[in-house]
Amino acid sequence: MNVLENLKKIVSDFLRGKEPYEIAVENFVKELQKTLLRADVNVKLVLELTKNIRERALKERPPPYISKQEWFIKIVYDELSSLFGGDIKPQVFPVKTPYIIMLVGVQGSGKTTTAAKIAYFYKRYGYRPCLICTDTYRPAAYEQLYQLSKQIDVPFCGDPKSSDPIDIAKKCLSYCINNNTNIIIIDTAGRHGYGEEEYLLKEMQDIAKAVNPDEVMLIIDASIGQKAYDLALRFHSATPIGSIVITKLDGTAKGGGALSAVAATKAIIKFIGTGEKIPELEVFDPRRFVGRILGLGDLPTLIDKLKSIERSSDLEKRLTKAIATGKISLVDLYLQIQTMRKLGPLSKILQLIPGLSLLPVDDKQLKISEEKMDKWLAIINSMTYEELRNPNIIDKSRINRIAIGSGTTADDVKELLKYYELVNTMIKNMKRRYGLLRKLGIDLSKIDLGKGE
Ligand SMILES: Nc1nc2c(ncn2[C@@H]2O[C@H](COP(=O)(O)OP(=O)(O)OP(=O)(O)O)[C@@H](O)[C@H]2O)c(=O)[nH]1
Repeated sequence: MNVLENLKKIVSDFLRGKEPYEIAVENFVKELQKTLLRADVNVKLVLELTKNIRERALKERPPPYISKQEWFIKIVYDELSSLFGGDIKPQVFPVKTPYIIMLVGVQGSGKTTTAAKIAYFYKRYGYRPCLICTDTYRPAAYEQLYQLSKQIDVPFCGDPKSSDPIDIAKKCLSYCINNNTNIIIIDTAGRHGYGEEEYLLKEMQDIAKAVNPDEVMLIIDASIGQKAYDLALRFHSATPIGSIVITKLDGTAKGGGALSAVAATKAIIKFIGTGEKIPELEVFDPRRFVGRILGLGDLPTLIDKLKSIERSSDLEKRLTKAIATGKISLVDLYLQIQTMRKLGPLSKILQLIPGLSLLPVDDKQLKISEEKMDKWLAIINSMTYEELRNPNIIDKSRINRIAIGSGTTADDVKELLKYYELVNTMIKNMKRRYGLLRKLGIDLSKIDLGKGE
């Protein structure tokens, strides 16, 4: 992570730079390569990433209101996010309770600390965690987890006199369930009496058989860098690993290597450890992580624009579908108003859709003030799902309820509904004109209509 922090400077230098675009891109890519290699990211992954970035940078044209430089940063943001796992978001909250999590990993990876961190994390969300120590090889492990459990005030179970981890696991599991806890976290040994990893993996399998965990979590120390790839695969082939926690990202230059290596195995990184203290555990979200290392949080205008691009591409799909079918929903209208607030008039947004720039749009008729847009967004937010699907049912009493719910007046609600009718008529006309365009050789079926609602 420390090395990756360097990216913030590269981004801000790029955005302030005066060189021609192509040269600036080339310099950026070189610096990015150096930084990633120093963070121990695999060479092949780095080359693939920079190839994609270069290609997209030369091919893609930014949407209106976005400079070429800003669009380039968006490309880097996308590509780096997919290097670290893309849009995969871990399922953090258990689908059932009691939920049994078994932590595995090699010696010193941070398992015991992470067990307490996870217990504390779930406790903060109202769950009742319980900690179990099954490590019979490291004498201090029992005391360490016991002390941590006292610190966070969570029930704890273990047996320092026993040398049978399977027996401890079974007994303690009953103890936790009898104590009405609902997230049971089992810490296992990191080393084995016989010293070899295969014994450790065997013990892990035996405990798993005895307790039937809902999730096996592999704990990996970030400082092993790209070696994390092989480690994750080895553990996975012994027992299917449900998720991974990467610890000590705060203390190593190789964090980028460990994260990208694990992401390359397609395993899910659920948490990252960012310090020795109990609260220093975060849910891992690749996009948020990349946003932070690129310093996007320090560039609020850019992040705002990037968000509106994402929103507008969703809107593009919805509008294309609306024009094809001649119908627009209130949800589409909501997105349209939100996007207009950021990107400007509807005609500009329609220009983004292939073929549609040929259709005339009367912006004057559709112009609404920002104040009105805010009111209308609040009104749509106050509607029920049924009303959004079928606005025809919105009668007088519903209008009054929506007005109260959104802090507006009945007249405001009526005005929005009128506007909605106007847009619907416009979309119907567009459908007709679009039919004409098709006759002129522009084929609507070639346009991706998206999934819609
Ligand atoms: N800086 C930092 N240190 C951490 C983090 N997680 C754990 N540690 C430290 O790493 C060291 C080892 O952690 P343990 O929790 O004892 O490791 P373990 O995997 O249980 O060790 P074994 O029982 O031998 O397998 C301790 O000094 C922890 O404080 C982290 O996210 N950041």
